[in-house]
Amino acid sequence: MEPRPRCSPAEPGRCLSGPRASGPATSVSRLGAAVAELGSCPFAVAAVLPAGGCGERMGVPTPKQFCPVLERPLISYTLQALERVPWIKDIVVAVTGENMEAMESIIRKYGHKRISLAEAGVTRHRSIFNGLKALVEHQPDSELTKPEVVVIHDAVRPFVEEDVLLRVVTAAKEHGAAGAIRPLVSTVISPSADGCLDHSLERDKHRASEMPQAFLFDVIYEAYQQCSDYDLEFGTECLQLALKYCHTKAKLVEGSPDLWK
Ligand SMILES: Nc1ccn([C@@H]2O[C@H](COP(=O)(O)OP(=O)(O)OP(=O)(O)O)[C@@H](O)[C@H]2O)c(=O)n1
Ligand SMILES: O=P(O)(O)OC[C@@H](O)[C@@H](O)[C@@H](O)CO
Repeated sequence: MEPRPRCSPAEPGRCLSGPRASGPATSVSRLGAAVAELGSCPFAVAAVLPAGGCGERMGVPTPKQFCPVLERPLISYTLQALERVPWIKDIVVAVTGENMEAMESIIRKYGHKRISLAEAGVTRHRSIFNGLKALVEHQPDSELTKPEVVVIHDAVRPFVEEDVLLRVVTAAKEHGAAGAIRPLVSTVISPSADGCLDHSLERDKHRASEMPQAFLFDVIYEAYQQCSDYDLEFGTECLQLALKYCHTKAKLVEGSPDLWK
């Protein structure tokens, strides 16, 4: 096996060896290039931001999405990042009933536009499903319309750039689903019932699934409508729902290092 080229300290940048998803991090399709050039998209795009978490693993009283960063709630940065993208027509944020007023106050205080609110669910999948429903179950005073492509992005991931949104949206238009991925930093292992190592996965053959993801709306809405209660309760991967319930294999696109949550 060819020795892997190593990046020496004198050569900044990342090793380009190893399997890569489609295209380098900066490449977009011709459609993507046209959208970037025009600042408009030939098909309707909306975004759903699940923001109904309680920060259980983080273990702080304030849910992550509302934690202040430089005296401004984290979610406001995420909204700003999406609002910078002119071809995302509507942004639906799923928040719990108890956080609805706080969210409305943030929208007013920071002048966020194109934002609609939906009720979060007890799990992330249920929150996303509620956000999708808001785009098709028109309330009397709602101006929301069903998009052709919908972006799903965690509200707690503020550093999302137009480039990666463009790549997942144009890939989803072509393939039905698309998601950002990143190389694994740690090796993934599978423990046995007795708490010992059962086996480990080959790190180079696996990737971390990140956000944003994008879907043809009909694909992901159908997937959620078919979704089992078990998947709604315990699932963590929207791409898997598209595969399992709509036989749609997501296109994987390289994400940038700052897509963390
Ligand atoms: N019932 C839930 C649970 C999570 N989320 C959202 O899904 C995203 C990713 O979830 P996660 O990082 O797990 O958030 P929390 O569960 O809130 O935090 P923690 O990881 O600390 O448990 C977050 O934007 C979170 O607000 C949601 O909309 N509805
Ligand atoms: O389990 P959590 O709700 O924190 O994370 C949900 C998603 O962000 C996570 O599953 C990604 O890997 C994308 O699918």
